[in-house]
Amino acid sequence: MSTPLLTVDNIGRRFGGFIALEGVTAAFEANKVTAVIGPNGAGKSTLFNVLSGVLPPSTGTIHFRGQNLTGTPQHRFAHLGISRSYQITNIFPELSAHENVRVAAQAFRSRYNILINRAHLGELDAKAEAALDAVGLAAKGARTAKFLAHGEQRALEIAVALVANPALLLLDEPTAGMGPEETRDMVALIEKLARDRTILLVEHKMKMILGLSDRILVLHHGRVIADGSPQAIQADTEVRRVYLGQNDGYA
Ligand SMILES: Nc1ncnc2c1ncn2[C@@H]1O[C@H](COP(=O)(O)OP(=O)(O)OP(=O)(O)O)[C@@H](O)[C@H]1O
Repeated sequence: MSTPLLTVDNIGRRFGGFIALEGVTAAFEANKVTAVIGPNGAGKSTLFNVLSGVLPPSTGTIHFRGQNLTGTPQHRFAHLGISRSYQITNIFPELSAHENVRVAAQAFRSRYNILINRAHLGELDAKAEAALDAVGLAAKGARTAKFLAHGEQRALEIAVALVANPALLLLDEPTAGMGPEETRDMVALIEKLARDRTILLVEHKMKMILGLSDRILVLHHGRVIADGSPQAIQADTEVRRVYLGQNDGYA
């Protein structure tokens, strides 16, 4: 196995006396798609929050490209190469698609560049256009975000995450609320993005996960109960008992 892009070692997270994550240890190789699955409340979003710097872990360490991220403030994560999308669409509805991505590009840049000159503005536009193009929205840049279809809004959210050119992209339920056609488009987009970046996604649609993922990590009550190939996870009796048997999308 090559050097992992990301390693998490004994990650735990408490909320008061409640243990949401415990003893999570895993290494993630570059340019692979890993799905994180598990029943409601298993700790999937908490893991994503920890991996994206939204929440500090209560225990354990995270290394990204060999660097220990312990104590790193959230805004540094994007600069280090880790970006995420959220479960709930997280865009400015009154701005155009282009403006949404441009604002993100500006925010990414301006923390370290207070003075933005005309050349930089052109660069921001170019970055926004490239990100829209990467998610198939090049022709929809002028459209007000709230008038985009649901699937297009989710793709726009990914474009926002892409302006930082992340090596690691965390996608929290990217197909939530989508029908079969939009789901197919999103799968095609994730496959395309995965060619040159590492993707972790939380998803509930099992057929999609089994087709898309190189690896599946299963959480239950905050612990990893299985971690392996889609075939191994499908055959795992414990996973079937706690999750797959009750998941409609699996049938
Ligand atoms: N900020 C918080 N304060 C207290 N408890 C929390 C907090 N965030 C999450 N929890 C609890 O931690 C547990 C794990 O929640 P989490 O959202 O990570 O689960 P999940 O696997 O993403 O669930 P779902 O599939 O429903 O989104 C849940 O019991 C939840 O109530």
